[in-house]
Amino acid sequence: MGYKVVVAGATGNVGREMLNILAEREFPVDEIAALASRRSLGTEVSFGDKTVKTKDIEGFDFTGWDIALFAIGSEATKKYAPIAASQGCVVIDNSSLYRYDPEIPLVVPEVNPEAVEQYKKKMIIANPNCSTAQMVVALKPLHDRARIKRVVVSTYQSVSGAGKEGIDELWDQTKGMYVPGQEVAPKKFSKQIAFNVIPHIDVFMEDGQTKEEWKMVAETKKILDKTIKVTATCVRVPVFVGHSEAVNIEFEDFLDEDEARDILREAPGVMVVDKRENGGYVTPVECVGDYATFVSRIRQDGTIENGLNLWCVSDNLRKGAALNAVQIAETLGNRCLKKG
Ligand SMILES: NC(=O)C1=CN([C@@H]2O[C@H](COP(=O)(O)OP(=O)(O)OC[C@H]3O[C@@H](n4cnc5c(N)ncnc54)[C@H](OP(=O)(O)O)[C@@H]3O)[C@@H](O)[C@H]2O)C=CC1
Ligand SMILES: N[C@@H](CC(=O)OP(=O)(O)O)C(=O)O
Repeated sequence: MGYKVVVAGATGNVGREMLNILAEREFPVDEIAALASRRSLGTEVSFGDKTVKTKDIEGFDFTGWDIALFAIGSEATKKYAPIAASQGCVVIDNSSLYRYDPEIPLVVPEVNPEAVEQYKKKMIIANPNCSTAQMVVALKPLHDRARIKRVVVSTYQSVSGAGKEGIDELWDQTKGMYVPGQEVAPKKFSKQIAFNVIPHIDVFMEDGQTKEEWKMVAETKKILDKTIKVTATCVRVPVFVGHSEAVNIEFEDFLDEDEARDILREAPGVMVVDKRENGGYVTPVECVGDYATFVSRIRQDGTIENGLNLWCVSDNLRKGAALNAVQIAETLGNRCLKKG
C-alpha cells in the first residue's frame, strides 16, 4: 500500500523534476495528481512511463490525499497550502512562505530529519532555499567534527532558480546578441544576464543585503545550528542549471584539509571530486540531473586560525528543490505516515 500524492506546480521546472524523482526513486505512489494554474488545464506531464493530465488547483479537493508537494511560489502557496492542510493532506512546500515560522519544520533530511515529526502542528513542512540546501549538506559533517563558528559564502546561481522565465531570458538574450535587431532587453533579471553576472537575487532589504542572502543566514541557523554566523553574497550567473558556491569556513577546532576530505567522502548526499589538476573539480554543467552535492577544492585557509575553503556545486532543481522535497516525503513516510 502506498500514498496518494499531489504535485502542485507540475508544469514548472521544479514540479516536473518532482514527478521525475518520485518515479526514479520508486516512491510508493498509489495515485498521483498533477496540479497547476487554470492556464495549464489538460497539459500532459510525464510520471515515469505514464503521462498525467494537469488539473486546475482551484477547487481541487485534497481530502483523502496523503502528501502534496508544492512548487507554485509564495503567493499561490498562501492561498492553497492552508486549504490542503485543513483537508488533512501534509504539504511539503518549496516556497519561502513558511520557512521562518517557528511552528513549521524546515528540513534537509541529511541534516535534521527528526524535525519532520513537528509537521503535525500545521500539517506543513518547509523545503529550504536552493543555495542553503546544498551548503548545509556539506557543512553538517564538518560542524559535527570541529564546530563551525562562521561561514562566508559567495554563490554563483543559475537562471533556472528564477523559473521558466529565467531560462527563456538567458536563451533568448544569448541568441539575440548575434542577430542585429533581435536584442532582448532585461525583464526577469535587473540587467543583461547573457555574458554577464548580476549581484542581486530577490529583493533588497533595509541593511543592504538581498533577501536571498538573508535567507541563507536564517535558514542555516534554523536547520543546522543557531550559533553559526553566516554572511553571503548571492550572484546570478549565465548558467542554465546548477548552483555553485565558494565557501569559507572558520571552525572552533583545527580541522586538517585531508581529514575534512575524508569526512566529506563518508557524508550522506556528498560526493567529493578533489584532484589538484586540470579538471579535478566539478562545474555546474556536470552536476545536472544528479542527486549529490559535489565538493571540490578543499583547502586550508591560512589567513585565519582554523579555516577551510571549499567549492560546492549541486543541481538547484534537484537537491535545491525537488529532490529535497521527495526526501522529506520519504522521511515523513518512514517516521510518521507508515502505510501497509
Ligand atoms: N527553481 C528553484 O531553484 C527553486 C524553486 N523553488 C520554489 O518553487 C517554485 C516554482 O519554481 P519553478 O518550478 O522553478 O518555477 P516555474 O516558473 O518553472 O513554474 C511555476 C509553476 O507554478 C505554477 N503556478 C504559478 N502560479 C500559480 C497559481 N496561481 N496557481 C497554481 N499554479 C501556479 C505554474 O503553473 P502554470 O504553468 O499553470 O503557470 C508552474 O507549474 C518557486 O516559485 C519557488 O517558490 C524553491 C527552491 C528552488
Ligand atoms: N531564489 C532562488 C530560487 C528560489 O525560488 O528560491 P526561494 O524558494 O528561496 O524563493 C534562485 O533564484 O536561485
